[in-house]
Amino acid sequence: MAPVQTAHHRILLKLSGEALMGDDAYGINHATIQRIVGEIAEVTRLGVELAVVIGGGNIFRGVAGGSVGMDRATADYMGMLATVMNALALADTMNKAGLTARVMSAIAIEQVVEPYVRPKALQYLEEGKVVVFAAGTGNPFFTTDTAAALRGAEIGADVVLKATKVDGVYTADPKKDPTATRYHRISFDEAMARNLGIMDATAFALCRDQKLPIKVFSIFKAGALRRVVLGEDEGTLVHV
Ligand SMILES: Nc1ncnc2c1ncn2[C@@H]1O[C@H](COP(=O)(O)OP(=O)(O)OP(=O)(O)O)[C@@H](O)[C@H]1O
Ligand SMILES: O=c1ccn([C@@H]2O[C@H](COP(=O)(O)O)[C@@H](O)[C@H]2O)c(=O)[nH]1
Repeated sequence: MAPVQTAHHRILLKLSGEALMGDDAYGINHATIQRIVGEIAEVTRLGVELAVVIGGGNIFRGVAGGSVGMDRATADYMGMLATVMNALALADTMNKAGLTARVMSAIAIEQVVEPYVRPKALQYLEEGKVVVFAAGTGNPFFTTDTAAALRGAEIGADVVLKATKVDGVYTADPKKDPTATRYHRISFDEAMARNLGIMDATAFALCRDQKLPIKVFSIFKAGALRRVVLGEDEGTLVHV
């Protein structure tokens, strides 16, 4: 059988932390993470090289700590550690599903995960392993969306795929404004000028400057990740 033609060769997948909760109020839902890993396994079988940045919103966000009087940087470090827990759970589920996953952390916790070293990450990708980047950028006051843009640029990904709870970029937050409409495609400049809250401006600016397109799509829609990888009409493209 002829190999399937994919639209991308090397992908940086930004996976929503909150999506891991499934219908639970907090943490990691077992069935949900298994389903997401099943979708990831399907696209790796297409031959694409895949790295993942996982969020931490299902466990802790720095802004939440800051809003109740915590030192913001301390709260952000807690948020980054939350992403390490998600990364470990994700890699464990991947390994059990027959993939070979490696977690690399931007914060040194060597008894738990190996540190992020760019050449090593590139080697893993070339070997067909899935690399899960944990602890965001390693710096407070950033987000895992910015980490996705940063790692995507570093590994030479040809696209950042933001797998989130909504099926694209809307004129306003669709969870708050039922009249919001979805863009099929939108430029970085317009998304930033309109202050669209789907991603932070730092992530948008980094991707724009590196000419790294972003595709936003729903991780809850079965088969959407595969459709995006195959270049089919799905979600919203954010382009230069
Ligand atoms: N213009 C917009 N278009 C689409 N979604 C928007 C927009 N503005 C705000 N949002 C909201 O942004 C959310 C996604 O952003 P966010 O990065 O906070 O969550 P996430 O992808 O689940 O990441 P994590 O949980 O890992 O922090 C969507 O669930 C949506 O409600
Ligand atoms: O580079 C980074 C990435 C993340 N954080 C903190 O972690 C949490 C969880 O990440 P999300 O992107 O919200 O899923 C975030 O709220 C920050 O507190 C960080 O400080 N630096």
